[in-house]
Amino acid sequence: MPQQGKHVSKDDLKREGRIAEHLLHKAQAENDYAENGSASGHEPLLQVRGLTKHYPLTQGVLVKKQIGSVKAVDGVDFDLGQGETLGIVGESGCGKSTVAKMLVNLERPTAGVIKYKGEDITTLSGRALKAVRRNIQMVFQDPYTSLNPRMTVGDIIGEPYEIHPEVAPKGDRRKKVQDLLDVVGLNPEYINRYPHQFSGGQRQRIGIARGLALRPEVIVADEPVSALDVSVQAQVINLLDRLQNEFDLSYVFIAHDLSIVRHISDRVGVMYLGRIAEIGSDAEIYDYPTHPYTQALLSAVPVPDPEAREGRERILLSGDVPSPANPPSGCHFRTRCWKAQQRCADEEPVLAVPEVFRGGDTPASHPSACHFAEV
Ligand SMILES: Nc1ncnc2c1ncn2[C@@H]1O[C@H](COP(=O)(O)OP(=O)(O)OP(=O)(O)O)[C@@H](O)[C@H]1O
Repeated sequence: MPQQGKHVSKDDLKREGRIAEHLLHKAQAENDYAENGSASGHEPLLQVRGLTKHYPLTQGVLVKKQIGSVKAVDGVDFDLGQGETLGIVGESGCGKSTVAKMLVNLERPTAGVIKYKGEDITTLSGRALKAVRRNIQMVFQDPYTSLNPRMTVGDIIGEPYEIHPEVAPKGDRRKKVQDLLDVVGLNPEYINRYPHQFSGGQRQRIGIARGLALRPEVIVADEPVSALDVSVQAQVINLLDRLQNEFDLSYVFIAHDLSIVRHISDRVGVMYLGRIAEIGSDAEIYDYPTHPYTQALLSAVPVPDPEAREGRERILLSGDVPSPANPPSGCHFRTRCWKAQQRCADEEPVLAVPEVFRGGDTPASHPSACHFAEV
């Protein structure tokens, strides 16, 4: 809280507003929970528990022998509510894309469950799987390589209708694709053009239109703006924001940078070496991070306000991210953590509200996988 007599900056006021809003939401969610048994009054759209993907590491050319495994994702838990945006953030190689691929069934998990409206979709096959896949679509990172250069924009956006003809009979498809072009802010007359005739931002709009073609409920966006110029990033994020309201979409939005997901996310999960280190509402994560890794990431985010910048301590992490083929025992982050003690090597911290913050009505009481969590 800003103290009396102390200069109160605009950032302080914004922060106070966010915290008040957060406490109000939390109280409402707790009420809903008491009345309905779930935080939003509804079952989450997606419930991910213990999600794991280990890729086998093999040796030998003719006879392949497994000599270990790459633990790309190593027990990830999160929920996604209706109409919500969950940002997932972490450094390159921490397993974000592998989580995304498992959500849309491009990869099969080694273990764990992904429940969509209460049903585990990791065990589905055939017609049931096809029906679920229609509702969870992906937008890819690189609009330069994810669009087939030999197909027209109309064919690219309309391609999902080949697999799900029930959504758009052949005679309706051209009109539907033109409507989609219009919805994402492109001229419907461009339907016969090829991807190379568009800029990066326009290509990502084409990718988004394709993701929308089957009218999904969930969109998994894997670094959708990382390959774009900074000036275009905000336009694409605004478009996703608008589409969310228009089509009642829920997003899993993956990024490597905390500042990108801030504007769009209701909640944020921070990943490190295959696991979620900390997860909470945006006010909880940005204003009250309790995991040392989140604190280090946030200390590197540029702050426009010179006053706020002055009192800020930059945390420099030493060393590189260890190999997911041989992660450290206990806490995966301990080899780069300034707080690490023997307990961190012996005991894997669970992702839960840390004991010190349990029962307290503070934004610090959100799940954090650290034995020594503190604000
Ligand atoms: N098919 C595969 N076989 C073996 N290892 C893989 C495979 N796919 C990914 N990995 C490894 O799994 C780890 C996680 O990869 P992933 O692409 O999910 O990370 P990421 O956080 O999305 O990184 P980036 O932002 O660079 O895409 C990496 O070490 C990667 O090399």
